[in-house]
Amino acid sequence: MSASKRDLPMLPYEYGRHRSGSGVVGGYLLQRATPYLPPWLLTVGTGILSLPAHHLWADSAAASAGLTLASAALTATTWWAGKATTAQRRLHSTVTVGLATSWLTAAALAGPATGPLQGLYLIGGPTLAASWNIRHLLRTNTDPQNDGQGSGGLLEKVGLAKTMVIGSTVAPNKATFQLQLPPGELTADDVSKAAPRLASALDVSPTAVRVHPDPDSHARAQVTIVPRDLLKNTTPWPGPSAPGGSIAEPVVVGVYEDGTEAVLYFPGDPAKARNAMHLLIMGMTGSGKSEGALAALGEIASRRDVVVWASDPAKADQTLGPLLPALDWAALDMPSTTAMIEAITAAIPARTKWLAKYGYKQWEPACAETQADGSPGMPYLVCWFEEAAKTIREIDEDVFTGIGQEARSAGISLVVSLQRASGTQISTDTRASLGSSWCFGVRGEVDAGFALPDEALDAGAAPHAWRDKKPGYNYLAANGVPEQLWATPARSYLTSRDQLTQVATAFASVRAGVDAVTGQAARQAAGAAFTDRTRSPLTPSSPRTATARLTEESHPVHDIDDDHDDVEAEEFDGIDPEQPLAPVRTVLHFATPAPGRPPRREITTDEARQAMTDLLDEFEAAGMVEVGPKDFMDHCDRHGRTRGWVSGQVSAMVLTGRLRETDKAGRYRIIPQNQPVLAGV
Ligand SMILES: Nc1ncnc2c1ncn2[C@@H]1O[C@H](COP(=O)(O)OP(=O)(O)OP(=O)(O)O)[C@@H](O)[C@H]1O
Repeated sequence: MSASKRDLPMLPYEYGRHRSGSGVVGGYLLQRATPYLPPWLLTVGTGILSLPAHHLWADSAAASAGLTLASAALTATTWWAGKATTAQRRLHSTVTVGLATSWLTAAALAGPATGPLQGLYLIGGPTLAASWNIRHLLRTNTDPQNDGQGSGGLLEKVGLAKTMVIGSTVAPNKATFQLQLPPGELTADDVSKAAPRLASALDVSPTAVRVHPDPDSHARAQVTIVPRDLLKNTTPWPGPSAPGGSIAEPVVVGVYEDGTEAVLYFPGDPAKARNAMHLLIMGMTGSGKSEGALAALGEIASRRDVVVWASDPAKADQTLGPLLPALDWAALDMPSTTAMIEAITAAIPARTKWLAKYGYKQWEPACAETQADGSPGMPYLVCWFEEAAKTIREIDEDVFTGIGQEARSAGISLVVSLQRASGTQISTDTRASLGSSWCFGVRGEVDAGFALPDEALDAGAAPHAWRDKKPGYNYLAANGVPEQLWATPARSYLTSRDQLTQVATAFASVRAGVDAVTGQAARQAAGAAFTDRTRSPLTPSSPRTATARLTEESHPVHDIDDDHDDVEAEEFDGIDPEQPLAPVRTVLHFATPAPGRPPRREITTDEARQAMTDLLDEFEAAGMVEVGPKDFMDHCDRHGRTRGWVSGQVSAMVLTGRLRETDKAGRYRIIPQNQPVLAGV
């Protein structure tokens, strides 16, 4: 009888289809008793066989020797043949054969009823038969963990015979099993191949079964089963995870099925051996790519040290709309997308040179701060290409290849979003340079292979099971995401237009503007397409002036306001405004202002900017040729701002052509005002 039949006994009603009354009960009992009958039949058969054997060989010396030899040979053969089975079964079989053949030899020579032989038969025969019945009974209902035959049943049915479950943990909606495969017969790859059959046998979705090979042994694997889909309910975006924080902190884009956060890491981190991320976003139409992108961009827009250049030549502002005010450059048609790519290509060497000059191996949050020599910092740059298939089609199939290969070392992350990353849509070189993938539902298994690495697919990732029926479901196989999670389904947050508008507005004063190095390179490469790039007005309540087209003058570099620069923002970290204030211990008395001296007035941001412009004019009129943030700080009573703010304004002056960088760090040459803006380039 096959193992599957043994483990799935037929139920009485199945017999009842063709029989009735006592026939049903009799048939059922016979069916249940059949596996237990063979030992009893053999016992009876041995007893019956002893009668003719005694009749033939009672007085034969030759038969005596022959029977004894046959008995020993049969016993030895049983022991030898039992090598492949468990020690317990081998011993049980050998003892049974040894006792049965010994009794038969003695009964044949002396007669079955002679001396103790009759008693031995009547007691020993049933005992041995019953011992085999007990064994069978225990094996059928055994705990798979302890069954030397492997867990049989289910595992055998899905093609993993002789596999043993050597450990398990069971949580309310998650069961994890450690499998020991028969060495030399099965590998962890076989478990991956069996995953769909396991899902079918357990009657769960294909994405509910995941396989993780043991990195130390190819004969071991872990199988995780999550029967209930906990991502069914849409999770609204809970808002920025690190408001005013650095882009180096995780960008939270959704949740995994166990409620933990699904995160992306943009800059690299040498301490964790993590590279800067280039990301491929893939999913069929309606799978939730754009919403996922908005969740990520909403997070990025709330960080202080990152600039976003985004392109969507296909849908213009349909997707990016609410976030436009938070983007330094939004290329919403093909010509400006082309210019953006040229600008990025030019910015890579300029940024890399800047990083090398200040001793950075790669971008880190300190790069965005004012440098030791007073030079303004350089924020991280995220270049986001929505509907990238159109860009590739209309510019060049390798348009992203060079950027992908070189941008990482320049503090730039490239994000390319398309529906199908097949060879006809994106070159293999570009695909290879985008190391991370964020895969939403896809049309078929082949498409899944375009987006996800083999490790994720082998572990059970099946985005084709979702297609566009489960929007927002995704797999993240990205830098910094542990490989164990690559095949774990996540669901991206769903953002509302209001939330995104609020983020774009509320963090306007925190967000960095493009730095002078990147800006200058972009201006050289893209000219007016960059300097006159379309910006979107903020809502009237926003701190920025609402103008449809901002020029460099009115959109200062490092526009880290204004009234709350990032240094000040950091000072509030860890302070809970709900907590009552600590009791007053010391009272400081300030001198009363001198009579007749007017109280100091807070100046507005526009006034502070004007003060900077006036100062530069004065420096120029006084014959100064070079200036730096330090010169402006010496007159801080005029603008009343911190060094970080002043550095940002100096960068803005570089970008507008009023100042030009020199070989000396933190020193800038004054360009006479009547010279054309681009003269200094
Ligand atoms: N995380 C999510 N949770 C719930 N619903 C979602 C989620 N993401 C997307 N959706 C729903 O799916 C719809 C389609 O999503 P989206 O526009 O992002 O798809 P897409 O992959 O960008 O499609 P296309 O390629 O056609 O632009 C959305 O309008 C929204 O209703």
